[in-house]
Amino acid sequence: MQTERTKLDGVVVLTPRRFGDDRGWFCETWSAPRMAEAGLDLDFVQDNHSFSAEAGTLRGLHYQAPPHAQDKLVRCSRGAIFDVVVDARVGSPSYGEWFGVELTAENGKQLYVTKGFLHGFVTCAPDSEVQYKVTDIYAPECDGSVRWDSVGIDWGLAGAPVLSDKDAAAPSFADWQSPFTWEAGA
Ligand SMILES: Cc1cn([C@H]2C[C@H](O)[C@@H](COP(=O)(O)OP(=O)(O)O[C@H]3O[C@H](C)C(=O)[C@H](O)[C@H]3O)O2)c(=O)[nH]c1=O
Repeated sequence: MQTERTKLDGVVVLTPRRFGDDRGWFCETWSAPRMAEAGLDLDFVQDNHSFSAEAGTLRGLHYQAPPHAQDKLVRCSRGAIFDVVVDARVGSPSYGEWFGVELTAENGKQLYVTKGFLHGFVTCAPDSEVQYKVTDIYAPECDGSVRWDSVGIDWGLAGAPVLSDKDAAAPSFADWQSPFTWEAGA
Protein backbone atom coordinates (compact mmCIF):
# COMPACT_ATOMS: atom_id res chain seq x y z
CA MET A 1 0.00 0.00 0.00
CA GLN A 2 1.38 3.45 -0.97
CA THR A 3 1.07 6.21 1.62
CA GLU A 4 1.46 9.92 0.84
CA ARG A 5 1.74 12.37 3.73
CA THR A 6 0.07 15.73 2.98
CA LYS A 7 0.73 19.32 4.03
CA LEU A 8 -1.69 18.73 6.94
CA ASP A 9 -0.60 16.45 9.79
CA GLY A 10 -3.21 13.77 10.42
CA VAL A 11 -4.23 13.65 6.72
CA VAL A 12 -2.80 10.84 4.55
CA VAL A 13 -3.54 9.65 1.00
CA LEU A 14 -3.42 5.84 0.72
CA THR A 15 -3.37 3.72 -2.42
CA PRO A 16 -3.85 0.01 -1.73
CA ARG A 17 -2.30 -2.38 -4.25
CA ARG A 18 -4.50 -3.80 -7.05
CA PHE A 19 -3.70 -7.29 -8.34
CA GLY A 20 -4.68 -7.29 -12.01
CA ASP A 21 -5.23 -10.28 -14.25
CA ASP A 22 -7.18 -11.16 -17.39
CA ARG A 23 -10.47 -11.01 -15.40
CA GLY A 24 -9.89 -7.56 -13.91
CA TRP A 25 -8.35 -6.90 -10.47
CA PHE A 26 -8.46 -7.68 -6.74
CA CYS A 27 -7.68 -5.23 -3.92
CA GLU A 28 -7.67 -5.39 -0.12
CA THR A 29 -9.41 -2.04 0.37
CA TRP A 30 -8.73 -2.13 4.11
CA SER A 31 -6.35 -4.20 6.23
CA ALA A 32 -5.68 -3.52 9.92
CA PRO A 33 -2.03 -4.70 9.78
CA ARG A 34 -1.33 -2.67 6.62
CA MET A 35 -2.83 0.42 8.24
CA ALA A 36 -0.81 -0.23 11.43
CA GLU A 37 2.35 -0.50 9.29
CA ALA A 38 1.47 2.98 7.99
CA GLY A 39 1.16 4.22 11.58
CA LEU A 40 -2.66 4.28 11.43
CA ASP A 41 -3.66 1.88 14.20
CA LEU A 42 -7.41 2.57 14.32
CA ASP A 43 -10.52 0.83 15.61
CA PHE A 44 -13.21 1.41 12.96
CA VAL A 45 -16.70 0.71 14.28
CA GLN A 46 -18.95 1.74 11.38
CA ASP A 47 -18.97 1.62 7.57
CA ASN A 48 -20.86 4.31 5.65
CA HIS A 49 -21.95 4.25 2.00
CA SER A 50 -23.55 7.15 0.13
CA PHE A 51 -24.86 7.43 -3.44
CA SER A 52 -25.20 10.76 -5.24
CA ALA A 53 -27.12 10.80 -8.53
CA GLU A 54 -25.93 14.12 -9.95
CA ALA A 55 -22.42 15.38 -10.66
CA GLY A 56 -21.92 18.56 -8.62
CA THR A 57 -23.57 17.09 -5.50
CA LEU A 58 -21.74 18.52 -2.49
CA ARG A 59 -21.95 16.85 0.95
CA GLY A 60 -20.20 18.89 3.63
CA LEU A 61 -18.47 20.38 5.39
CA HIS A 62 -19.33 17.97 8.20
CA TYR A 63 -18.00 16.88 11.60
CA GLN A 64 -19.04 15.01 14.72
CA ALA A 65 -18.05 16.89 17.90
CA PRO A 66 -16.46 15.19 20.90
CA PRO A 67 -17.16 12.84 22.63
CA HIS A 68 -18.10 11.23 19.29
CA ALA A 69 -15.44 12.73 17.01
CA GLN A 70 -14.51 10.41 14.14
CA ASP A 71 -11.38 9.46 12.26
CA LYS A 72 -12.37 8.59 8.66
CA LEU A 73 -11.03 6.46 5.83
CA VAL A 74 -12.78 7.51 2.62
CA ARG A 75 -12.86 5.94 -0.84
CA CYS A 76 -14.92 6.27 -4.02
CA SER A 77 -16.19 2.92 -5.32
CA ARG A 78 -18.13 4.30 -8.35
CA GLY A 79 -17.63 7.52 -10.33
CA ALA A 80 -15.41 10.24 -8.94
CA ILE A 81 -15.28 12.82 -6.14
CA PHE A 82 -13.10 15.72 -5.05
CA ASP A 83 -12.62 14.97 -1.35
CA VAL A 84 -11.75 17.85 1.00
CA VAL A 85 -10.73 18.20 4.64
CA VAL A 86 -10.28 21.41 6.69
CA ASP A 87 -8.17 21.65 9.85
CA ALA A 88 -10.61 22.75 12.60
CA ARG A 89 -8.31 22.10 15.58
CA VAL A 90 -8.07 25.35 17.53
CA GLY A 91 -4.39 26.11 18.15
CA SER A 92 -3.20 24.09 15.16
CA PRO A 93 -0.53 25.83 13.03
CA SER A 94 -2.67 24.88 9.98
CA TYR A 95 -6.05 25.89 11.49
CA GLY A 96 -8.46 26.80 8.68
CA GLU A 97 -6.25 25.32 5.97
CA TRP A 98 -7.78 22.82 3.54
CA PHE A 99 -6.52 19.90 1.47
CA GLY A 100 -8.32 18.19 -1.42
CA VAL A 101 -7.68 15.09 -3.51
CA GLU A 102 -9.53 13.37 -6.36
CA LEU A 103 -10.74 9.92 -5.29
CA THR A 104 -12.15 7.82 -8.12
CA ALA A 105 -13.24 4.23 -8.69
CA GLU A 106 -10.45 4.20 -11.29
CA ASN A 107 -7.52 5.49 -9.19
CA GLY A 108 -8.48 3.54 -6.06
CA LYS A 109 -7.03 6.25 -3.82
CA GLN A 110 -8.29 6.67 -0.25
CA LEU A 111 -8.12 9.61 2.14
CA TYR A 112 -7.45 9.14 5.86
CA VAL A 113 -8.37 12.06 8.09
CA THR A 114 -8.05 12.20 11.84
CA LYS A 115 -10.50 13.71 14.33
CA GLY A 116 -10.67 17.50 14.38
CA PHE A 117 -11.15 18.07 10.67
CA LEU A 118 -14.22 19.11 8.68
CA HIS A 119 -14.90 16.71 5.81
CA GLY A 120 -16.80 17.12 2.57
CA PHE A 121 -16.79 16.12 -1.07
CA VAL A 122 -18.27 17.15 -4.39
CA THR A 123 -19.08 14.52 -7.00
CA CYS A 124 -17.31 14.81 -10.35
CA ALA A 125 -19.49 12.27 -12.14
CA PRO A 126 -23.15 11.16 -11.98
CA ASP A 127 -24.09 8.10 -9.90
CA SER A 128 -21.02 8.37 -7.67
CA GLU A 129 -20.73 6.18 -4.59
CA VAL A 130 -18.57 6.88 -1.54
CA GLN A 131 -17.72 4.31 1.13
CA TYR A 132 -15.96 5.24 4.34
CA LYS A 133 -15.03 3.75 7.67
CA VAL A 134 -15.35 5.75 10.88
CA THR A 135 -14.00 5.25 14.40
CA ASP A 136 -17.14 6.28 16.29
CA ILE A 137 -20.83 5.60 15.86
CA TYR A 138 -23.30 8.09 14.41
CA ALA A 139 -24.29 10.58 17.11
CA PRO A 140 -26.83 13.05 15.66
CA GLU A 141 -26.57 15.25 18.75
CA CYS A 142 -22.88 15.77 17.92
CA ASP A 143 -23.34 16.07 14.13
CA GLY A 144 -22.67 19.48 12.59
CA SER A 145 -22.03 21.38 9.35
CA VAL A 146 -20.05 24.43 8.24
CA ARG A 147 -20.81 26.24 4.97
CA TRP A 148 -19.00 24.68 2.03
CA ASP A 149 -18.13 28.09 0.53
CA SER A 150 -16.80 29.79 3.68
CA VAL A 151 -13.26 28.42 3.74
CA GLY A 152 -11.94 29.46 0.31
CA ILE A 153 -11.95 25.91 -1.08
CA ASP A 154 -11.63 25.61 -4.86
CA TRP A 155 -14.23 22.87 -5.47
CA GLY A 156 -13.86 23.08 -9.25
CA LEU A 157 -17.60 23.63 -9.60
CA ALA A 158 -19.05 24.88 -12.91
CA GLY A 159 -22.25 26.10 -11.21
CA ALA A 160 -24.23 25.92 -7.97
CA PRO A 161 -23.86 22.56 -6.19
CA VAL A 162 -26.67 20.20 -5.21
CA LEU A 163 -26.92 20.64 -1.40
CA SER A 164 -29.04 19.27 1.44
CA ASP A 165 -31.18 21.82 3.32
CA LYS A 166 -28.90 21.24 6.32
CA ASP A 167 -25.77 22.14 4.36
CA ALA A 168 -27.42 25.14 2.68
CA ALA A 169 -28.28 26.55 6.14
CA ALA A 170 -24.90 25.86 7.80
CA PRO A 171 -22.96 28.66 9.54
CA SER A 172 -19.84 30.11 7.95
CA PHE A 173 -16.45 28.96 9.23
CA ALA A 174 -15.83 32.47 10.64
CA ASP A 175 -19.10 32.41 12.63
CA TRP A 176 -18.65 28.84 13.84
CA GLN A 177 -17.08 27.84 17.20
CA SER A 178 -14.93 24.77 16.68
CA PRO A 179 -15.27 22.09 19.41
CA PHE A 180 -11.81 20.71 18.57
CA THR A 181 -8.46 21.62 20.14
CA TRP A 182 -5.02 20.82 18.75
CA GLU A 183 -2.67 18.72 20.87
CA ALA A 184 0.91 19.01 19.67
CA GLY A 185 2.27 15.59 18.74
CA ALA A 186 -1.10 13.88 19.25
C1 LIG B 1 -23.78 10.41 8.69
C2 LIG B 1 -24.94 9.52 9.03
C3 LIG B 1 -26.22 9.82 8.61
N1 LIG B 1 -27.26 9.00 8.93
C4 LIG B 1 -28.61 9.34 8.44
C5 LIG B 1 -29.09 10.69 8.92
C6 LIG B 1 -29.94 11.20 7.78
O1 LIG B 1 -31.28 10.77 7.92
C7 LIG B 1 -29.35 10.52 6.54
C8 LIG B 1 -28.48 11.44 5.71
O2 LIG B 1 -27.53 12.04 6.58
P1 LIG B 1 -26.65 13.26 6.07
O3 LIG B 1 -27.50 14.20 5.28
O4 LIG B 1 -25.88 13.79 7.27
O5 LIG B 1 -25.65 12.51 5.07
P2 LIG B 1 -24.36 13.21 4.36
O6 LIG B 1 -24.71 14.58 3.91
O7 LIG B 1 -23.85 12.22 3.39
O8 LIG B 1 -23.32 13.38 5.56
C9 LIG B 1 -22.10 12.68 5.61
O9 LIG B 1 -21.28 13.26 4.64
C10 LIG B 1 -20.05 13.81 5.02
C11 LIG B 1 -19.17 13.89 3.80
C12 LIG B 1 -19.38 13.12 6.15
O10 LIG B 1 -18.15 13.04 6.24
C13 LIG B 1 -20.21 12.57 7.23
O11 LIG B 1 -19.90 11.21 7.45
C14 LIG B 1 -21.65 12.71 7.05
O12 LIG B 1 -22.00 13.94 7.65
O13 LIG B 1 -28.55 9.42 7.03
C15 LIG B 1 -27.09 7.84 9.66
O14 LIG B 1 -28.06 7.10 9.96
N2 LIG B 1 -25.82 7.52 10.09
C16 LIG B 1 -24.73 8.32 9.80
O15 LIG B 1 -23.59 7.98 10.21
